[in-house]
Amino acid sequence: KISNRALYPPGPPTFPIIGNMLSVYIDLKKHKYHHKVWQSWSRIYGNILGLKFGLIRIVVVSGRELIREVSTREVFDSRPDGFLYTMRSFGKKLGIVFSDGPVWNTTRRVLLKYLKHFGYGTRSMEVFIAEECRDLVMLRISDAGTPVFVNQMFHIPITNILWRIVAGKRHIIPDLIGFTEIKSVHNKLHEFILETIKEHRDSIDINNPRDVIDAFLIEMIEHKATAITEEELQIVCLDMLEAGMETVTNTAIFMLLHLVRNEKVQKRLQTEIDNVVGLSRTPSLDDRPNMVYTEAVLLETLRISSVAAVGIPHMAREDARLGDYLIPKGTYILLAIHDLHNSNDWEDPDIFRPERFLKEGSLIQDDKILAFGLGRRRCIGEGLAKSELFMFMTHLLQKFTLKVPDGDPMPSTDPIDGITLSAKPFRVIFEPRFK
Ligand code: HEM
Repeated sequence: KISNRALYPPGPPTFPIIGNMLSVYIDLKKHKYHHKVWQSWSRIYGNILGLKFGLIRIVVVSGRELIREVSTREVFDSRPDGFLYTMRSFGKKLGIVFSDGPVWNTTRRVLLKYLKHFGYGTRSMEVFIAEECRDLVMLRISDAGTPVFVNQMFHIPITNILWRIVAGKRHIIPDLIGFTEIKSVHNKLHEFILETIKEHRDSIDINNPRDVIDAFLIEMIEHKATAITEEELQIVCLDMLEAGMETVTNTAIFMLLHLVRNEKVQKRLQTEIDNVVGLSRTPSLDDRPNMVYTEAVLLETLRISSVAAVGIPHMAREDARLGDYLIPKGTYILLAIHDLHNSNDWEDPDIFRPERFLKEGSLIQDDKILAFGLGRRRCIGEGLAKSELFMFMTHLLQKFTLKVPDGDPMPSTDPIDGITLSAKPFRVIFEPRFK
């Protein structure tokens, strides 16, 4: 039972109806990014920051212990049910990312089971990624030595990999990539997914699931009672594409950005590739344990450019107590992940320094990095994301040195604000290392 005396957490003064909207508007001009506004307010009002926007309550929690607590308590594992979150799923809570309760339990279980047995760590996953790496390298060979805008370069490979895992095929309609927030595109994507599910139904072998769609169809056939519907499966497919696309693309672009800005880091990464892999073959996932510097570059990128700056909103499913405060049922909860990774608890937080994750030549598996969240809602794509990032970077850096074109400014580490943070457009020259 929650004591009647516990109060909603403190935050900036609110106005009737609009709540904190005006303050956000004003402070965004100063801080430029939403997550920085929350950060500045948390410094004033505390690690449990209470905000109101019309009827919606939003609490922002900061610091490792509180983020851990919210992520692991069942009462906080729901997702918001506002219109913005459900309009992409027929006005209902479906799929995995924005569903909760029994629906979410089932979709998450089926997905994790499939990915564990048939996805991560299997050869086929590595083969998918390696094929995309080969094409990426070929493309860069074709324009080697000339400046290219890189911000879109991972969209197609990443979508291809995801669609292979979900639907067994490589090519999704290219026009649809990267524009899923537009309604007409969304409708087309829905139709396309529905069509793909139909094809799977017609050719399924229940003893040999080929992909995520098969895994769900088999679950539907074997456990009629679990109430997975076709609509549900449609949204699971959409979720996989949307959750696995921008996050990895944006992180990969930031990684290029940090490498091009930090010549010494790039050199050290190339030296590691040369020593461990050499030139006679391409890098593989088996090399990962021997390439601690590459892993450290990856961790440092996830730290300094945390693209999911406040995670995906959680929601309190009942009134609950957090610290000294009352979190009313239905409150949205944001996790200050970017802030955690860039606070003054880190030495020189603004400096890109992979060495901070190394000690006497070994990797410090720093559990201070919570880029994928933790607990009940933890990202299911972490293994895939890290494999992709490792493979993209090692394949490219084995063959090329990245340079800023003469006359172009050094690319800025300041992100573009959005659902996920992304890098501003910049150009790179891929200079072949060996003629
Ligand atoms: C660098 C890449 C990625 C980052 C930084 C990232 C980060 C996150 C974060 C912070 C969450 C929310 C955790 C929470 O609610 O507490 C999440 C959830 C999720 N991610 Fe990722 N993610 C990445 C890549 C991927 C990929 C490649 C996939 C697809 C295979 C994926 C699929 C999902 C799904 C389905 C969820 C929802 C899980 C649930 O609500 O139960 N993510 N991710």
